[in-house]
Amino acid sequence: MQKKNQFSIIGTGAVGGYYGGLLQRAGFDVHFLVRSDYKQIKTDGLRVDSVNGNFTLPDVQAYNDPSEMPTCNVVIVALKTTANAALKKILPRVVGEHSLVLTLQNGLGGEAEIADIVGADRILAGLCFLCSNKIGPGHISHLDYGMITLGEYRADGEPGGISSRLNQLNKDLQAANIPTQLVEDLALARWKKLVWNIPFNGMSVACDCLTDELVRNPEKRLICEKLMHETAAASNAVCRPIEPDFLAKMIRNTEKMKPYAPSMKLDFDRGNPMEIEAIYGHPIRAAEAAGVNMPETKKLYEKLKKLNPAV
Ligand SMILES: NC(=O)C1=CN([C@@H]2O[C@H](COP(=O)(O)OP(=O)(O)OC[C@H]3O[C@@H](n4cnc5c(N)ncnc54)[C@H](OP(=O)(O)O)[C@@H]3O)[C@@H](O)[C@H]2O)C=CC1
Ligand SMILES: CC(C)(CO)C(=O)C(=O)O
Repeated sequence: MQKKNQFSIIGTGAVGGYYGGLLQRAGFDVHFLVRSDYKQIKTDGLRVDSVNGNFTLPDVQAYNDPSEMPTCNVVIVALKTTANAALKKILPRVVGEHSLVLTLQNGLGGEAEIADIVGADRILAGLCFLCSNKIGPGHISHLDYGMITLGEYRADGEPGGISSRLNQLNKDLQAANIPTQLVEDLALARWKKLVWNIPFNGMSVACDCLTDELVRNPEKRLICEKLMHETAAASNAVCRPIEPDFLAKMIRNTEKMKPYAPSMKLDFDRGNPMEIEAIYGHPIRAAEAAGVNMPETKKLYEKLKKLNPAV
């Protein structure tokens, strides 16, 4: 029988705490790297309030020093991209010869940063369609959704296909009740997610509103649609085309969503740094390198940089 994968969670926040918690609940051996709430989690464990049912894990294997963590088969990166400078110290201590690294971060550029530290051939990515927040020390609130779209990373941006290691990881996540889907073309999946994140994350901050207002108000909706079209054109140039009806589908889905504060709006409202480079800077630069300008996106990028709290 195949040995069960062992997981380390780098960043026990909304995403790492939620998915890591589900993996531990399902019986996997999970090791959590924790920062500000280390003492609390060491003593009281993790609490997850979830639309799918609340649970607590009174005993979790928590660490505040990565060099004390075991090298696990799967290392899950769940820091905000704004904290990625820390990965240079963390990853060499937790990634072993045979470890895979699964990054669950938003936006573009994260895999390349990780590849510079641990090599490209061990990297998988998961795009999370999840609404989760860390609301207190060791306390996660999962509000909605949860699907992870999983793919193989390739440094040349070509489709990585569905490998056996991706299938194995998929089985483990599903065994933990995590909904997943596999994609052959991770780069295209990232651009498709940006078709939503580029308009709605930044516009919710710039206009200080939730998603419902962005699709209801004709002027704001028009800007969102322009941003979506620019993102699709960039995908076409940098990567591969996005099917034509996808943009309209994203608008329709957003119309049906409960009024929602995207992660960037939550960060802004809390005075935390926003993931502006991952969601705007990298895509704009990738598009420019492929000969495509994103003028509306650039305008929003410049506005967001001014609004970003000094760190
Ligand atoms: N939340 C969501 O629903 C979704 C999030 N995402 C993406 O997932 C990624 C993670 O976001 P999210 O979980 O929301 O962010 P959170 O801020 O909730 O979690 C990040 C965690 O990383 C910890 N951390 C930061 N630096 C270090 C460090 N040097 N050592 C150890 N721990 C550290 C933070 O610790 P501390 O608690 O001390 O600050 C925090 O708990 C982002 O890229 C985000 O865009 C994508 C889709 C949905
Ligand atoms: C898709 C969504 C809205 C939640 O997963 C997101 O990516 C975000 O809030 O940044």
